[in-house]
Amino acid sequence: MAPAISADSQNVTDFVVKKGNGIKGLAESGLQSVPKQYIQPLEEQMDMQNIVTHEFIPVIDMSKGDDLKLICDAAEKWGFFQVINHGVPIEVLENVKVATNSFFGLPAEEKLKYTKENSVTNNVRYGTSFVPEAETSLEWKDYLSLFYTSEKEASAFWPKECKEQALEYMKRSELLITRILEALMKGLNVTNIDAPTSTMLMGSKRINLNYYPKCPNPELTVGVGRHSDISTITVLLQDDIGGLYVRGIDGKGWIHVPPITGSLVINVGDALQIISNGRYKSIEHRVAANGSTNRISVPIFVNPRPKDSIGPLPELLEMGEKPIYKQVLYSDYAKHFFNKAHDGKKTIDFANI
Ligand SMILES: CC(C)(COP(=O)(O)OP(=O)(O)OC[C@H]1O[C@@H](n2cnc3c(N)ncnc32)[C@H](O)[C@@H]1OP(=O)(O)O)[C@@H](O)C(=O)NCCC(=O)NCCSC(=O)/C=C/c1ccc(O)cc1
Ligand SMILES: O=C(O)CCC(=O)C(=O)O
Ligand SMILES: [Fe+2]
Repeated sequence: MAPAISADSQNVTDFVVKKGNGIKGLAESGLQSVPKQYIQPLEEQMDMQNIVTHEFIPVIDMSKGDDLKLICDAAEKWGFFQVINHGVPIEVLENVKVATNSFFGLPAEEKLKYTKENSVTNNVRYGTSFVPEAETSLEWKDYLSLFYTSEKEASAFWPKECKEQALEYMKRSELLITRILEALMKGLNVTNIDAPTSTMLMGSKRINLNYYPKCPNPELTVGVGRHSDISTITVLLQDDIGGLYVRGIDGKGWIHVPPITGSLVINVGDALQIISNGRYKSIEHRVAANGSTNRISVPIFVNPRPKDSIGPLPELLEMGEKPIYKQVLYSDYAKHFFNKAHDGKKTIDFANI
C-alpha cells in the first residue's frame, strides 16, 4: 500500500498524535522505515549484546502452598516474577486480549473521542507514546488508559468495545492481588492490614490496554522506554509475542520475561518500594519493538488513591528502621511521573529524604 502521508515531521506527528491514527495507523500505512522522531538515541536502542541469558525471573505456582516466601524473596531480589495457577480464569484473559484488539481496530475518528483533548472524562484516555509533548524520541506504542472509580462510572464512560472484558479482568484478579499484597506485608512482619494500610496498598486501580504495532526498524526505536511503574504492584497480561525486558539484578544487562500461556507477570512499583522503606524494589523495565508482528499487553496498576499520603509503614519505623523516604501525596508523585519522559529509576528521587 502507498504511504498515506508524507514523511515530513510535522505531518507524521499530526497524523499519529493529533488525528487519532496512532502509531498503529502509521505502521499500517505501508511505511518502509521509522520516521526520525521515533529514532531513539544510540544509548537507548536495544543492544542485543546486553541481554542476560543465564538468569531468569522466578515463576511461582500459586496452588502449591509455598508461595508466601517465594513471593517475598522474588519481590526483594528481582522486583519481578510470574505467577501460574493464579485463579484468574484463562477465558477472562483471552477475552481481554480480544477486546484490546477490538478497541484498537476502531477507525481513528472513533478512538479520537477518547484523546486527552476530547475525552469527556480524565479517567479515560487514548494516546500514543508516553508523553509526546515532553519526549525527544517517541515510543512505538498506542494505549487506552482507564482509571477505575466505580462500576457505574466505568459503565457510563469506558469504550463499549472493551468495558466488560476489562472490568471482568479487574474483578477476577482482586483475590490474587490481595493474596500477593498480604504475603508481601507478612514478609515485613505486618500481619494486621488495617483499613488505611489496605487503601494505601490497593485503594485505586488503573488498567491500560497497550498496542505495539509491527515496526519496520525495531532496533532503532522502543515499544516502551526504561521506567519503573509507580504502582504498589502491577499485574501484567502479555500475549505470546515477547519483548518485555527487565533490568538484571546487578543493574546491568536486560533479562527477557518469556511469555508463558495463562501466566501473569507481577512487578513491584515505586509506591511499594516507598511503603516498604526500600525492602521491595521497583525494577526498571522496557519493551522492544517487534519487526515481524503486532503485540498487546494489559497491565493493571494497583495503587494508593490519589489523595493518600504515602511513606514508609509506621510498623517498620516502630521496629527501629530509619525512614529513607519522606511522606508524599500520591497524586503529586503520579503527576511528577506523568509530566516527564521515561527516565529509568529517577522518579523515586521525588520521595528521597
Ligand atoms: C495524577 C493523575 C494521574 C491525574 O490527575 P488529574 O488531577 O486528573 O490531573 P491531570 O489530568 O491534569 O493529569 C496530570 C498529568 O498527568 C498526565 N496523565 C494523566 N493520566 C495519564 C495517563 N494515563 N498516561 C499518561 N499521562 C497521563 C496528564 O496528561 C497531565 O499532564 P499535563 O497536562 O502535561 O500536566 C491522577 O489520576 C492520579 O493521581 N491517579 C492515581 C495514580 C495513578 O493513576 N497511578 C497509575 C499508576 S500507573 C503506573 O504505575 C505506570 C503507568 C505507565 C504508563 C505508561 C508507561 O509507558 C509506563 C507506565
Ligand atoms: O507491555 C509490556 O509488557 C509492559 C508495559 C509496561 O511496562 C507498562 O505499561 O508499564
Ligand atoms: Fe511498566
